[in-house]
Amino acid sequence: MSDIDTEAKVLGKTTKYCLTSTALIITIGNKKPQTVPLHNVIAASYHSDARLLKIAYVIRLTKKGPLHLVHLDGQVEESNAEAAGNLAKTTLEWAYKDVKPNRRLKVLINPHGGVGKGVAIFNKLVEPVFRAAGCILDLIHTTKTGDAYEIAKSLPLPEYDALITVSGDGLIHEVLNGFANHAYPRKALQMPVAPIPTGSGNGLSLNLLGIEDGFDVVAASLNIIKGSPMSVDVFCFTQNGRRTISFMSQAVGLMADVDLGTEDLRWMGDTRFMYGLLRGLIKFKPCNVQLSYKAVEQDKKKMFENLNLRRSKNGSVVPHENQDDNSELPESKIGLDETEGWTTFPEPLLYLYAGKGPYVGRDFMAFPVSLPDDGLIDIVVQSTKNFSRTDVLASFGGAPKGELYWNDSLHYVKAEAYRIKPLSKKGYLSIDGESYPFEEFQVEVLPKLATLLSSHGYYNASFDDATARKK
Ligand SMILES: Nc1ncnc2c1ncn2[C@@H]1O[C@H](COP(=O)(O)OP(=O)(O)OP(=O)(O)O)[C@@H](O)[C@H]1O
Repeated sequence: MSDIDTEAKVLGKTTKYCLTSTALIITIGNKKPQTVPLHNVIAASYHSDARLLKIAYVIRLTKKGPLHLVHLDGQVEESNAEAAGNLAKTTLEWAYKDVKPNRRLKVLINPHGGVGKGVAIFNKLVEPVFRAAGCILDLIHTTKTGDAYEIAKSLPLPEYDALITVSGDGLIHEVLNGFANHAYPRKALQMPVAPIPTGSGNGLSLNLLGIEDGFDVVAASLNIIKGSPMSVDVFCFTQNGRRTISFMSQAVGLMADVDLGTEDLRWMGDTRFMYGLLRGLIKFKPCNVQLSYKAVEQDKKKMFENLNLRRSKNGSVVPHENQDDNSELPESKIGLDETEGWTTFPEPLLYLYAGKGPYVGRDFMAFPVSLPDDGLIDIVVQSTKNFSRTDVLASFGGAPKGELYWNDSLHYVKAEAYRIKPLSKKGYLSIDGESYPFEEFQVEVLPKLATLLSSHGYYNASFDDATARKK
């Protein structure tokens, strides 16, 4: 591919455009050339009647700042008209090389997610990006808990390319459960889902976009426009004979108190989780439950090596697999009374955290070696044996980078399934951040059942050798 060039006047300044196979390089007047990766270009067109070259892209204005939408309209001289038309056409083609342009999006906005700014953020920062990219939007504001579930349950699947939530992880939980109860559940769960992070924790967004972009709503919009479908495992959570889909995490003990015990402090944003942790540590109460699991791997070094192996395999791209369209959801493979191959955890535990996707919040990479589709659930168990309040506080400094993983008192297990039996009446149980009865339950992995949009094809979290070398 050879480079394609043209020239136009932007606000009276001569502007040079050079299209390479990976980027559009734009030089306005005497300014430094700006390199816009083709992934960030969302629209390009040439309007011959007005001789206008229109380019839209998202770019950082400062090195670590958020992404911003830029519309660049250039007036083209007669002599450059053909080159400008050619540049616009080829830019658009290359910018959408692997994805369908003009996606049709069902967008669910929770006006009360996080600190309640979802609507304003969507109108100001997100909708203009979708419109610039020519997406076709069908917007709904949720009015109460359960709306998103009902909408997903009866979604006319052929009408949309993706379902978008403007909220936190709670809305995703509802959507996936709505899909699981759709007339065509497998097909519904193939509908790509992606979040615009306006909730408190925004764990899924952090996992898809990474720590730098996880709270950036324009980066999330770009992922929705350009991301590819990625199959992911989800979990079947069974309690009192009822099956629920969990996509991110289950927590009991300290970590559930941190999440659910701080609901009244939503105004704090995600600072409420740190506050909750400190409050929970003052009590430092073991959680009275019996935990058993069907383990597949418990060797931390091996799990870390597997993560690296996977990353090194051509960017760890996880292909999207089409499942049987009209079939039902898979049956549970693991009986509720099965005991063969199961282990009961022998020590008192401060908390159990189990799930998929490295981050559960900005301050906590709970499952650093999690893989989107290994068919396993990562279980973290913090024993209170030989572990004090001071140890928790000291170790939480490294929590955003997943450093807790290497603590000897932290048990890390990859399992096919696990079970919790409460031994007391009172306690919190958090499923994907939502409150569930503190009663006996079992969790089993349902491999590659759901579909997310990802620009990377893997979880974008760096759990690097630096933490391993400390060992
Ligand atoms: N209009 C509404 N009014 C009140 N609650 C709503 C409304 N729409 C949805 N909900 C409920 O709000 C709850 C919280 O939403 P969500 O989890 O998405 O945000 P969050 O809790 O702020 O974020 P996170 O889960 O990332 O911490 C969900 O249970 C959802 O069902």
